Amino acid sequence: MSEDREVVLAIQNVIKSYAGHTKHKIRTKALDGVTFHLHEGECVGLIGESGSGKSTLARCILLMEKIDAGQIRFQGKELAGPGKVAKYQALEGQIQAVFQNPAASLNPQLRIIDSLMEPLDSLLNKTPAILADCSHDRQRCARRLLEMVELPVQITDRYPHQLSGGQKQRVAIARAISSKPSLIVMDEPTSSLDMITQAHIVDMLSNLQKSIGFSCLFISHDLGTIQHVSDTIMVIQQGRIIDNFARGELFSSQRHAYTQSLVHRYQS
Ligand SMILES: Nc1ncnc2c1ncn2[C@@H]1O[C@H](COP(=O)(O)OP(=O)(O)OP(=O)(O)O)[C@@H](O)[C@H]1O
Repeated sequence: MSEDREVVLAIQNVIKSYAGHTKHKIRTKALDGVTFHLHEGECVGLIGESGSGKSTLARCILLMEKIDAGQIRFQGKELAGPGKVAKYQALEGQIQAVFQNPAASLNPQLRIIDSLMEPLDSLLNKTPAILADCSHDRQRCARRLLEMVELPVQITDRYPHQLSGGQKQRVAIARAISSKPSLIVMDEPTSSLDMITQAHIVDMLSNLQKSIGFSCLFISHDLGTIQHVSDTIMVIQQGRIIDNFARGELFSSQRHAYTQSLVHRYQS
């Protein structure tokens, strides 16, 4: 089905290595020829063991790291190639991110309204359609965004330390959706939260993804979460995508042996 939709993100044979710290200076190949397409409105889940390259891939897409070889294209335009990287600001909020630690992604000195409105403040007059009817009223935009992530509107004047971990992550999600991005990269967005908060936030993310229609790369260790939010699931091992399938096929006996070992560990 996704094959009929427009390709939003095209990752072609991406290689990324890091300098080694051992005496032999052997480089770590964090990404070793990663290739995949992410389509409009699609959520692709990425699973793999610790150190398999998940966050490196996220950082390369978010232009926080340069790639050594290959190409990253976004909406048909080259974002990154060897020694070449676009300016994140030039994307005008079209690629956003939600990270594992919400405390680290909110500036402790800023009131919630100011953190929340950062992307929109930098977009100046380009108010996205989801906020079109409150474009000239900053307070109203902030309240609308807070409602979308099911937070009480009274928190606009609070500081991050006055919020729970789950509330902070909801603010980070509200900020990410504020510019109506085409793509959100979510790197373990619920891992730092307790089980009940995780379940609420995963449900909310899944609903927002469908209602707003952004594409999503969702990274998680938790196979249950991945199965809940993703249309397609990719498995990464030592920097290579070794399995790629529709979400209903995660527990199939046809899966790659490595995927089956991850499933087995998850179930035991
Ligand atoms: N800045 C860096 N310098 C050197 N090596 C790095 C750096 N960042 C990542 N690596 C290495 O690259 C490999 C992939 O790391 P990465 O953080 O992408 O894995 P991951 O799958 O996200 O792991 P986790 O699930 O634990 O977050 C690892 O071997 C890691 O040690």
